Amino acid sequence: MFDDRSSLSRTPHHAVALDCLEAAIEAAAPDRAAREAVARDGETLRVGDSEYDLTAYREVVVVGGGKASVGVARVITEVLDDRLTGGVVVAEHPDTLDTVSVRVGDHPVPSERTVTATAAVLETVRAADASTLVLFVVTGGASALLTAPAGDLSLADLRATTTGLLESGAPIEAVNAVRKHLSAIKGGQLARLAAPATVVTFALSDVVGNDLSVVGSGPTVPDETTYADTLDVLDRYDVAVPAAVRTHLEAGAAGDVRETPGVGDAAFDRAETHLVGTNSEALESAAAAAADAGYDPLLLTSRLRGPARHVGPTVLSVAEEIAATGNPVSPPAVVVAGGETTVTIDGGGGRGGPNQELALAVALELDGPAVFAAVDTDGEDGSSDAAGAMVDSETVPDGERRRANEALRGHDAGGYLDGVAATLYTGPTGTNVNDVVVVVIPEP
Ligand SMILES: O=C(O)[C@H](O)CO
Repeated sequence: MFDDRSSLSRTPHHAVALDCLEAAIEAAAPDRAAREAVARDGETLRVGDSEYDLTAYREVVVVGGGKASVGVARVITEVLDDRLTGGVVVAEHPDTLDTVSVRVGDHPVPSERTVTATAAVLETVRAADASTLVLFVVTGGASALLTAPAGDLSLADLRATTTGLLESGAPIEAVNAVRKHLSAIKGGQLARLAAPATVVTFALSDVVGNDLSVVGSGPTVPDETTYADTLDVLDRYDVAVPAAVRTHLEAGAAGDVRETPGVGDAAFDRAETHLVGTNSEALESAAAAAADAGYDPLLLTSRLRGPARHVGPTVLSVAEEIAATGNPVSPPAVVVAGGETTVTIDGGGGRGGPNQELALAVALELDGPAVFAAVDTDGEDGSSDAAGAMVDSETVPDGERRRANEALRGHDAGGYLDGVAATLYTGPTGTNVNDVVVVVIPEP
């Protein structure tokens, strides 16, 4: 899985770290997750605990978007091959599916082709009526890959706002509150457009805590955020936006633009959402891989969040406690954690992403035989093409501390870590359930 640009596994402990990460990413494969959630028995479609009578529908379409949308959609097309009448999903890379067209968009900042691809999704949804079953796939990255500017807003307005939000360090809930209110598809609006069709959503979550209204900005899920909230977000995180964006949000807050549909709105009368894959499942597989290798696993949390450079040393402190006291697990042990940390670009800005920043912050403090690795399960950490990094006590030798510190401060963790062969590369993995961190703690 890790290609030859990745740091080589130097000791059995490095090899265990890589095995755990690999197990996590494999468990999160969208087709694997979807296969567990979807089944067909004649004219009955089963998704999780729900059943849908296919004879009730004349048309069955698949629409959606996100980095892992094709993997989920593929399973649906296989299960419903004789019943599907069409559909469109928007992904980051070209691919093909039977009956459903795969359009390519851009992430994390939307582009012209993203808007064109999303228009095809909207066209399919607008054509739906009460006799249509709309199977909607949403996975991480959908907020960028499904882009339809609201009202008179332009793509340039959305691009500038997206960049400002992503660099502000605001949590994804706040980022998506704003994106929902600048969009004609997010925040439940796709369900509103599809009504009275039945809408069944398949969500693969890359959001800490799996709030379905946040995953891909919840196009088919009730939205409890408001225009007024979005103005608070811009103020709190000091995000500068184009004048047209502020005007639109202020008009919404004044009640002059229709609010996104919330809980109880008729848009959701015939909409159901199923969570088909999560970060926790990936972490459980990583922990199982550690146990198979003879290490005592500690699945710490699937809710890591906060600034990457602070979170890394906090996870390390748990590993230090284990090494020193055997509490709460005895070495050899592996700490497994997941979630999504943030980087606030406050000047500087080189190569890297949260996982590389987290790993470099750890490397600066790591003293002892532990091995620490962190990756984004989609294979693309932040805006870099590395998945993450694996570090140990030799990653930052004494003579290099100043250079490593400067790289961390200047958001060039990738630059430093690449130079010492500590970055990990997988290429795009086709899935996206957030970040996974492992710390291997050898026997004393
Ligand atoms: O697309 C998005 O909004 C993020 O990946 C969270 O799902």
